[in-house]
Amino acid sequence: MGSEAQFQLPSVDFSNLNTQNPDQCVWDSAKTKALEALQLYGCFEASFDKISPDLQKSVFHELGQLFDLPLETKQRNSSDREFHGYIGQIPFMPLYESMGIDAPYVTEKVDSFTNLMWPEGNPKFSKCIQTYSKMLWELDEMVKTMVFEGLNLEKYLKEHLEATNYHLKVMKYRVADKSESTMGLDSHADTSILTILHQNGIQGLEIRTKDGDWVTVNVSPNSFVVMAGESFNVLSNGRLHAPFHRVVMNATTTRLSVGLFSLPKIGTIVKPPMEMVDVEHPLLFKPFDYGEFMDYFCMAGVKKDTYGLKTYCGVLN
Ligand SMILES: O=C(O)CCC(=O)C(=O)O
Ligand SMILES: [Fe+2]
Repeated sequence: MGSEAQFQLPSVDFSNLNTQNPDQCVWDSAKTKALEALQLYGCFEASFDKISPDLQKSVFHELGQLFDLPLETKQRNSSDREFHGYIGQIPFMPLYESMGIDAPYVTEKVDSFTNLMWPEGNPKFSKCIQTYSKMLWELDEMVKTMVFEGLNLEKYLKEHLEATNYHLKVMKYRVADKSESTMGLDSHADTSILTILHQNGIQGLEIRTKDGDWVTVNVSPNSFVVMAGESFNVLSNGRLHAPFHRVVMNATTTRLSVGLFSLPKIGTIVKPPMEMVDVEHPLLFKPFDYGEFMDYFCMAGVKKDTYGLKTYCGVLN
């Protein structure tokens, strides 16, 4: 299937919402839209004016500077967790580079990343990334609150949020040479609970619909893409869809993007609440630990276009 099809993701406005005392009517309508989109497409577009266009501009300006650092410097971003440190110079994915920061709303965490990159310090970078991440985190919690309410799982929300870790991944896709493939990042589904993606205005994200068609996601300026990962698919016992997606670089300028990934804390067992299981929705997954799953994922690898978690803990395997 081609990726030319005109396609527009549903869009949800979070601008005047908060979890404390929302306008109930506006909240409920956003909730319905968000949940429906996550069930149907596994993602939607979010507008959230708390992250102002100026802040977005600063974020991508700072990220441009970061990726312009020498390779040896960027490689100082190491991690004992797979996929959380510097990734790049991969022969089958030559356009792609990424770096990661755990708990990116914590000053010390961002400061220590910043000091690795700029030993002389770079308070502007640190402040900008931390402020931005805090707001993305707020958006993540609003979406999860809506999903838990919508699925009548409110009583599990607090416990769920406390059992979540956050990781910020910053990415760069360079323009492909004439002789190179334009595939920036190959097809995959995220293993996260939720991923919030943001780009510097350069398109490239494609998702595979449930019908199997690849469609380009034309993200509106100043908007975010909120996407369910496989862990949310497990938690909801299959109700939320975790879409396969990829990045194709037809653009003629560098694409920068950011993803805030929420991940189950290692050592907590993830399983759907009993309310998610009934005659019409038989249990689809065995309980799993994210750390053990990641060990398996890294050892065994996952075949293209298959779901890692489904393979690992799907009941029907
Ligand atoms: O760059 C993007 O927009 C997508 C990145 C992505 O899918 C990922 O890091 O898992
Ligand atoms: Fe992804």
